[in-house]
Amino acid sequence: MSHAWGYGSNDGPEKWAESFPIANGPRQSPIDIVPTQAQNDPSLKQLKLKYDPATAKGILNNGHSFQVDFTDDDNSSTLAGGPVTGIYRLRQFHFHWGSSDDKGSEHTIAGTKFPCELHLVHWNTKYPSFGEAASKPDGLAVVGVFLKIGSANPRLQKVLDALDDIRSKGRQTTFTNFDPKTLLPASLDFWTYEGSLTTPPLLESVTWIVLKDTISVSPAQMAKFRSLLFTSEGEAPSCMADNFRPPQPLKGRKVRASFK
Ligand SMILES: CCOC(=O)CCc1ccc(S(N)(=O)=O)cc1
Ligand SMILES: [Zn+2]
Repeated sequence: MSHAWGYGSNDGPEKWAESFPIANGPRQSPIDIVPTQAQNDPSLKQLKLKYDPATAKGILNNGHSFQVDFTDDDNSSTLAGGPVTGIYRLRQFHFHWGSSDDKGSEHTIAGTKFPCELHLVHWNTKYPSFGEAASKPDGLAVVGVFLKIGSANPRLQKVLDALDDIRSKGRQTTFTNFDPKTLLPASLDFWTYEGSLTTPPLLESVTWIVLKDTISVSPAQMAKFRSLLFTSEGEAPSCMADNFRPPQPLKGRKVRASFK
């Protein structure tokens, strides 16, 4: 049975627990990160990100966001170090954003919301597939990057230019020769905590790695995100925006910092 979900008043985050009771679980995401309450952990290793541009495959409007998919049948694009043990393969990246610049991120920093948040999704190669890994407590690692309003970010432009071809739900097109490392800030300082997927099925399988530093995005570039549609061709159009889940209860979890 398909559990249709979205971000509206009838199918949004406040309703998800009806079909996905784990929505009220002990390690749900996102959270509000309070820097003064995060503890520096000197045992955290440096984040090691190795991405091969040739693994970029396509870009898809999935009706909730858009994602850039990567071939993940070998260790060409991986995450290691940081808070994780072993090697995690890059699967996809996507974004969450607001209908106005005062909201849009999923994680918040001491209550501060950003207009957009990038998620780079990786799965633990100790498991045979993404689907298998997604059901394990150490199965996924997602790097979160906040976008802050400022000058136009030229590194976003190739992604944003592709959106014209995937305006409606279900549209996809090829997207090749792209290095997601170009989307990252100079510093890889991070906060980390044990959490979940922020959309259904809300599986509690994610080690979150949220970068402290932001990347820039211009108001015009934000308008491009908002040019997408939640809806398929032929349906009454609904602008894709406010596709973020609000922060969830910490329930005793510790947030660690890789920096002082
Ligand atoms: C097992 C099937 O599960 C999926 O397809 C999950 C896809 C999915 C990947 C990442 C995220 S996020 N926003 O937490 O980075 C949410 C959902
Ligand atoms: Zn996400």
